[in-house]
Amino acid sequence: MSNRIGVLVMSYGTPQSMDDIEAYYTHIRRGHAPTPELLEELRGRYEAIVGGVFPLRENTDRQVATLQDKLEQVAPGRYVCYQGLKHAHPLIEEGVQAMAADGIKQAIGIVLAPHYSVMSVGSYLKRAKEQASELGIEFTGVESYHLHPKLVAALTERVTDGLQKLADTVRAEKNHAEGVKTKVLFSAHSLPEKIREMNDPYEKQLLETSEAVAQAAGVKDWQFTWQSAGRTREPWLGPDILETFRTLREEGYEAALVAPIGFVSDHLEVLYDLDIEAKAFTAELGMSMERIAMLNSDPYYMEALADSIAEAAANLGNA
Ligand SMILES: CC1=C(CCC(=O)O)c2cc3nc(cc4[nH]c(cc5[nH]c(cc1n2)c(C)c5CCC(=O)O)c(CCC(=O)O)c4C)C(CCC(=O)O)=C3C
Ligand SMILES: [Fe+2]
Repeated sequence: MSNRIGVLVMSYGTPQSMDDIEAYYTHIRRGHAPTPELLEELRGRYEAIVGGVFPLRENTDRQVATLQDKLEQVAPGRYVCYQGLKHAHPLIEEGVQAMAADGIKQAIGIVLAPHYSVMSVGSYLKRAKEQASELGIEFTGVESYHLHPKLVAALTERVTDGLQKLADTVRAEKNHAEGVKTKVLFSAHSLPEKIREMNDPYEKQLLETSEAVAQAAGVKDWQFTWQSAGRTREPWLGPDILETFRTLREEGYEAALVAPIGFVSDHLEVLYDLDIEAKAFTAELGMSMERIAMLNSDPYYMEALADSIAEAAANLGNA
């Protein structure tokens, strides 16, 4: 029996190794193995970004450890963090089982993704809640923290730094920086269009974060766009970022700063889809492009998580 509160820190999960990619992809596809073409395509993208440990694994491990330290500072001995991944080990259910084995009776779930969608955060929380209830653990979840002032501050700092970096790149690539039409593009993972019929808050929350960060950074010329749509036949939310770059070029834009606010870590969608794929695409269009640094274990981000956890703790009964 433990009177500490368990904190289940949830993230998407990434393969353990190159040989594990097929099992990982099969899990994402709810048990349906990918075709050889799809598998090769995904393997190629990982090969381009992985130099040993898969970056998302390293980043998630460090985020969980840093959050534990932060919680220890603000409330010594009160919280103990566990990791739970959507598509890799330790799975969400395994994280909850680890809590039960340690005698944890009350738990809070939080996802390393600031915006709520029933298809993303909603499904993480549902799995955690079900396992907790089976094991007799009282559970409450943090649904979103997309307007937390410290999250907004951390992103604002990165947009400001990113614009500086972009200006340097523009100067190097075009020999001038004056009068170069520049757009700030906020982006997030696309989802199937059907979320619109579900009244899902995902789009609205993403726009709210974009608006808050643009305002705090003093950015007037910005827009939101989707990225990394799935390879399925159903329609996904658009426009896709590559299409957006093409439109911007037609409108006379020569430079763009990408701010992937729907993600918090360096991983495939950032290191491949933006840094390799989008970068090559913009180069071909003759546009300069940079992206903001990801939050990873940023101290402000860790504080935003710790605050959200402390707030959620108020929903738990007195143990
Ligand atoms: C909303 C959302 C987030 C952000 C919120 C959150 O973080 O939860 C996110 C993050 C991530 N998605 C990731 C990886 C993948 N997602 C895929 C496929 C899919 N993603 C979806 C949604 C999301 N995904 C959906 C609806 C699918 C279709 C299949 C399904 O209905 O589930 C596929 C299959 C191939 C492909 O389509 O590319 C892969 C490999 C990685 C890990 C990267 C790494 O390992 O470095 C991360 C952080
Ligand atoms: Fe995904």
